Amino acid sequence: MSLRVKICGITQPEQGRAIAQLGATALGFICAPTSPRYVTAPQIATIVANLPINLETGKPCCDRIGVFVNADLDLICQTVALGHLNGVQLHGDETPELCNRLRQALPDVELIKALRIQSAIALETIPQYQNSVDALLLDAYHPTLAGGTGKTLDWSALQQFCPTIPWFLAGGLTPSNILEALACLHPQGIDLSSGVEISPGNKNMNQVAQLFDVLNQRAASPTLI
Ligand SMILES: O=C(O)c1ccccc1N[C@@H]1O[C@H](COP(=O)(O)O)[C@@H](O)[C@H]1O
Repeated sequence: MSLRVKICGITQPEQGRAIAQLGATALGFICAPTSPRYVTAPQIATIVANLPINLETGKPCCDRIGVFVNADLDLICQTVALGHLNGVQLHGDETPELCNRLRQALPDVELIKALRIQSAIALETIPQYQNSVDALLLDAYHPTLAGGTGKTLDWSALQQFCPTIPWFLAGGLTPSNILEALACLHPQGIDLSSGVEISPGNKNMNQVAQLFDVLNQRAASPTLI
């Protein structure tokens, strides 16, 4: 299966469309009001309505993932419906029980549980989530910010990481370090936000294009580092 590429923190319809056309398999929308990348459900709906359509499915050509931090289940469900999302990323301290309740409420929506890795102990919680979500996402820990920090994980310490469900690597990824990260680790997906930005929520389209150039070269020549 080819690598999933999620570009997160989309706030502008033209940028969302252009990033989808460059090859992103998913766009992420920050639904946490404290983030400088926060977008409301109507704003998400406007961005999604502007995405290219897959002619076979009649649906937007890439996944639309809402990123929530300790949000209420009803708010998540409302945002999914209003924003036409097909995925939810839980980036706070959501319990496996909350994930199970969301799974029941949103059976057709992809659930991704993000874990902010401060030490190896954080990885010990993973078995509790593996039956409740579709995928995991590993992000770097920051004492005051929930995400979008630009901090990288210690990739070498994760070399044995091999959960039973697919996972995304996040945290400080850029067009310059992505090949090194993918030489160390073998996630099913990658997630970039501040590493392809001019300022929070305003993507640097040159950096996004550079990212896809690097990834396309790697796909054509897998031994490239
Ligand atoms: O980007 C944000 O502002 C944000 C806020 C709250 C939770 C998650 C957030 N972003 C997520 O952070 C990671 C990595 O970001 P970066 O590449 O290090 O800038 C990514 O998964 C975003 O979805």
